[in-house]
Amino acid sequence: MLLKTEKLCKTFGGLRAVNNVDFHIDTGEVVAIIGPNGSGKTTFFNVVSGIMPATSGRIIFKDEDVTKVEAHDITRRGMARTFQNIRLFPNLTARDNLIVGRYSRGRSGLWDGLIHSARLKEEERRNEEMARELLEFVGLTPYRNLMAKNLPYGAQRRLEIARALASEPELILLDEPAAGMNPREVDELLKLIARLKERGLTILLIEHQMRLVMNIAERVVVFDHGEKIAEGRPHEVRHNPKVVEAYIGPEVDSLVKHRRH
Ligand SMILES: Nc1ncnc2c1ncn2[C@@H]1O[C@H](COP(=O)(O)OP(=O)(O)OP(=O)(O)O)[C@@H](O)[C@H]1O
Repeated sequence: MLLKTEKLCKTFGGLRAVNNVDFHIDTGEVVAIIGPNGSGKTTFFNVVSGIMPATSGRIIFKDEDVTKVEAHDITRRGMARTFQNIRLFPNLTARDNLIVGRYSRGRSGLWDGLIHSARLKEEERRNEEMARELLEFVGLTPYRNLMAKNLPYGAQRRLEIARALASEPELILLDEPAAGMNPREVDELLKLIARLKERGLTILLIEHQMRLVMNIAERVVVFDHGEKIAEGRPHEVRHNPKVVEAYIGPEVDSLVKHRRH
């Protein structure tokens, strides 16, 4: 088991945004979290990735209790994430966005910087190499010297995934990666996620677009009002009465809210 939560809770005042969630994901799995708007999915990501402290419960990552570990340390331990809204550095080039993403992995300290040591030069060379490889991997080589803000929307989202990969994660959390994408961009994203899996990554995603979920997820976990109300294979889950009720209707597909950001 790569990641596990035990009775995880996050409250905001009187609101139980995440309520007693027992969750796990195994190495190599692709798991999707679905649920109506406001059901606690992003808050779950925020707590698991160390951005927000848990109110109670435990988070175990690679057999270690990381419940109180901070976000940068979680990244260093091998978990990376993307956000619902694009968080690139708009005025940096595609390439430089990746080099910045590499920062958490850096070994050279201030002293190295001052004397521009061989170690730092070696690290710079490796960062260049990594940026080249990641841009190639996500199909953005032609855009490498363009500022992030000038990239087409789908390309910006792929660059975010590449930036998360720059920290060399074992587990990647993707928060609505297809939000705002057109069908062609969603197809490209599907292919990219399949290649992430081939690369050996474990993938946990929040997604509203059922086409993507049905195509890529091996297991689906359903949240409602902060609680995990169902889980199973995609086709089992969509017919689960509790899930249908959470979405208030007979067809999950047609009723899942598809928001554009
Ligand atoms: N920082 C915060 N402070 C107070 N309340 C918050 C905070 N973050 C989230 N919430 C509340 O927690 C609940 C869960 O929100 P969350 O964003 O986790 O849901 P979600 O399932 O990701 O929704 P969506 O699909 O709309 O992104 C909501 O009622 C939301 O208003």
